Amino acid sequence: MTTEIALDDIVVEYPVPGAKGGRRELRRALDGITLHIEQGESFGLVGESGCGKSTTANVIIGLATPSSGSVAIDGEIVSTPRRPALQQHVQMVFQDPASSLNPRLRVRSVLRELIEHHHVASGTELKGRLNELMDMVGLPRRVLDALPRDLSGGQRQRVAIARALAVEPRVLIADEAVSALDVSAQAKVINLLADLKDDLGLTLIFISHDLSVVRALCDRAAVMHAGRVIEVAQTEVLFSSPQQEYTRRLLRAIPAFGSSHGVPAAPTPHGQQLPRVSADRERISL
Ligand SMILES: Nc1ncnc2c1ncn2[C@@H]1O[C@H](COP(=O)(O)OP(=O)(O)OP(=O)(O)O)[C@@H](O)[C@H]1O
Repeated sequence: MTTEIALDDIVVEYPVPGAKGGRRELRRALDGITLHIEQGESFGLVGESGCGKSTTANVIIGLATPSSGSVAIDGEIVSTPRRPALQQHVQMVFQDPASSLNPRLRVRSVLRELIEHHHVASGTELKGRLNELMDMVGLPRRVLDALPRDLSGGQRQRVAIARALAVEPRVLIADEAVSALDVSAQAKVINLLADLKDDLGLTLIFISHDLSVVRALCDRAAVMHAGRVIEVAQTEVLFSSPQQEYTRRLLRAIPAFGSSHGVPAAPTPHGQQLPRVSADRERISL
């Protein structure tokens, strides 16, 4: 296996707002994390709010600059700001498509601007690429002429995924990308991400506070706590025999887990089950 993303001993610090006496005080959002993510795997990042999941994603795409440690993408040590080819290499889908899409731009314009900016396609090729993107994310081609407000939450998130794919990335980071959706749209978008990962050979980094969703989608997962990675394992192993007390506590917080860990499928917050999306293309249906 080839390592796609290597984070080594990464520290990210932010100033503490309103520190006493006007002194510049720093708080560590990431406190020396090391993570190696392999090409083509789906990797989950889980942990409670504020543990550093989004900061980790921001380090990978170059939106946060570590004060120490190294970041390598596809074997190349990188710095911020990223050069365009590396920006293209790693793309991100955010939690709230309503705020990440410009309300005044039709889907066609959003995608066209990006494709042209990154010189992915032009002229007649461009039209074909736009249609292909709609097909890839399971949207009718007429959605190209829609404004974000014309679309449902699930459709908007598919547009956000199309936007990320428009520049032909190798790595897709989904940061709480299904958290804002209702449970049926969640399942559909999770299935879509699993299909796209397989069909395009993407590396998928899936960030969620919802362990059941990570279990459904990811081959391996890391548990984060207070800016540190405390456990990394195959997802099934993490669920069946967690090594750290903190991981056990997180698992116990999922109602169906109770005090045992060998549970076949964990419930969503809505009480429904998310079975695992496996390599043999088992489907989530709700
Ligand atoms: N731009 C920033 N400026 C100052 N502090 C920040 C900034 N971004 C994150 N933090 C702090 O860093 C810590 C980690 O935040 P981060 O958003 O990475 O956590 P998270 O696990 O993604 O949380 P959530 O699930 O709520 O999004 C938190 O204490 C947060 O307040």
